Amino acid sequence: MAAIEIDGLTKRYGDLAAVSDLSLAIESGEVFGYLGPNGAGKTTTIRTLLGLQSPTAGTVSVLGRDMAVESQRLDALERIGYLPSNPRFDEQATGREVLDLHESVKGGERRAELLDLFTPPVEREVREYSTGNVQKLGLVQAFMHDPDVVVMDEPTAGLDPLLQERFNEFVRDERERGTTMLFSSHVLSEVRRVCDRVGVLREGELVTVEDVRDLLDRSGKHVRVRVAGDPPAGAFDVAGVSDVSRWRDGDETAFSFTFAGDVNALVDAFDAYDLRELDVEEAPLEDVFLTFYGDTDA
Ligand SMILES: Nc1ncnc2c1ncn2[C@@H]1O[C@H](COP(=O)(O)OP(=O)(O)OP(=O)(O)O)[C@@H](O)[C@H]1O
Repeated sequence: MAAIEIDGLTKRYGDLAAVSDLSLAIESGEVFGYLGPNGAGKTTTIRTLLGLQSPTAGTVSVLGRDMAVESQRLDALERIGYLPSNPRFDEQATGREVLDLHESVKGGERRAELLDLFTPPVEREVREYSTGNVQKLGLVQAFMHDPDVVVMDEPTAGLDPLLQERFNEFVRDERERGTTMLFSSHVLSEVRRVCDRVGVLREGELVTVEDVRDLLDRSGKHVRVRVAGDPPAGAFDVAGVSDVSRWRDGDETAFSFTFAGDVNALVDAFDAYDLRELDVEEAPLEDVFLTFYGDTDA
């Protein structure tokens, strides 16, 4: 059984269809990245799927509970963690009081462990918190009752790079525990590190759902190689090479290209030259997603 099942979900605001006829199943234990540029409909999907606003059409079930039926929804929510975008807490309360309240409603068996990890300043009042500290408190409350499903809306917004990396590691560990996670992002490079699959949303429509691995395989590698002498422009012209640039660098020649072919063929081509430097890295997901986003700013 899928942990989250969305079927024909549409949410309209007046004339605007923020989400149109969206169907998606997220398997138990899966980490799913929900990608789209600003205004694509990510938050609308998330809020509607949690029953925080009612759909115009379609159904959502989480952990087998129909989220349109209040008793089933409440039952499901006990086992769901939620980190909204720009989480808001009682400004007058301390972080500790916020978490105490959450614990009294949903439980808090993992509170201490999560506080060690994300370290929000719990003795201070929330109104003194920086954006990053609010986000840290939000992460603790989202996971502290040990939910089976966690839905996060732009969870790394406001976190510094060190904390983003800590969050990534945490998500990988959570995945090992079998927690199902859906999180939205418009930072494409972050999803590759932690997600199994990604869904790409554009103007309220799901353009594609893909395995991250397939996406990366299809996008190929960026190769930079520097060799002695002056080989011709077609020196590494094997199947799968594209976007070749070549420039002279003293008595050496540098090439850069994208490669999505058989790596053995490329190694054979290298064999004919005296390599001085070789650099191979994943092509940025941004390149891949341009196909879906066209010329938007995503
Ligand atoms: N309450 C509302 N009333 C009217 N329009 C809304 C409302 N909430 C969202 N919208 C519109 O619906 C569309 C989708 O918005 P949504 O917030 O879901 O996008 P998003 O992908 O989460 O964007 P972002 O990355 O900027 O958070 C946008 O055009 C937005 O202006």
